[in-house]
Amino acid sequence: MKIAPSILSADFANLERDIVLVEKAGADYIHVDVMDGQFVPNITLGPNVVSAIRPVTKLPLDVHLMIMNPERYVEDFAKAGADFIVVHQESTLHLHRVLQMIRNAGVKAGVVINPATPVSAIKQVLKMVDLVLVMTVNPGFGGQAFIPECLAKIEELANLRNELGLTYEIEVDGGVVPETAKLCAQAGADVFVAGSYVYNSDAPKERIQALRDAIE
Ligand SMILES: O=C(CO)[C@H](O)[C@H](O)COP(=O)(O)O
Ligand SMILES: [Fe+2]
Repeated sequence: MKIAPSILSADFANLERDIVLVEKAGADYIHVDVMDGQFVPNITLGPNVVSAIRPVTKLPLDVHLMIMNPERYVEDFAKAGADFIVVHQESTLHLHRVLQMIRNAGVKAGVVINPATPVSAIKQVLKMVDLVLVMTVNPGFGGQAFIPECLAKIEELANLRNELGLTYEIEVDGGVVPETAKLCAQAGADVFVAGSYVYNSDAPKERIQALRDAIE
C-alpha cells in the first residue's frame, strides 16, 4: 500500500518544505497535478516546476496530466524528471500512441479515467501501463467529496489484473480520507493520493499514519 500526497494542497510558496515534510512523514510517491485550464477549469504548473522539485526529494514523482492532447508535452515532463506520467483517456484521440511515447521516453506509463468513464474504455491499453488511476472526484480541484460509485471500477480493475495476468498498480485520487481509503483498499486499490487531508492540517505526519492505519 502506498501513500501519494498531492502537492496541489501544499503551500506553493514553500514547495520544497512541504515535499520534504511528507517524505519524512513516510510518503511513498509525490503526486503532482498538472492542469491546463482547458481539460479542467483550473491552471496549476508545468514541466519547469517538475524540474525544480526533482532534486528536493528521492521519492518518485507521480505526474497526473489534466491537459488536452498530452502527447504535446510527454517529452518535456520526461526530461523534467517525472517517474510516472499519467494521462487521461478523455484527453486524447490517440491514447495508445501517448502511452507508447511515455514508455519510449523511459518513464512509467499511467492511464486515468474520470468518474463517468467506464473501465471498458481503457481495456485495450491495460497491458501497456504500469499504473491505472481511478478518479474518485471530477478532476480540477482539491477538497471535493468522494464519489462512491467509483468503487466498482476499482474492483473491476483488480479482477481484470488477475484475469489478464498483469501487474499495474491501481491508484485512487480525490476525496481520500481514512474512511474512503478503507473502502478503496477493500475494493483493491494499492496507491492512495491525498491532498487536502494531508496538507490542510497541523499534523500531516499523523494524517499519513491515519491513512496507513485505515488501509493496512
Ligand atoms: O487530481 C486531483 C484533482 O483533480 C488531486 O490529486 C486531488 O483532488 C487531491 O485532492 P483531495 O485529496 O483534496 O481530493
Ligand atoms: Fe491528481
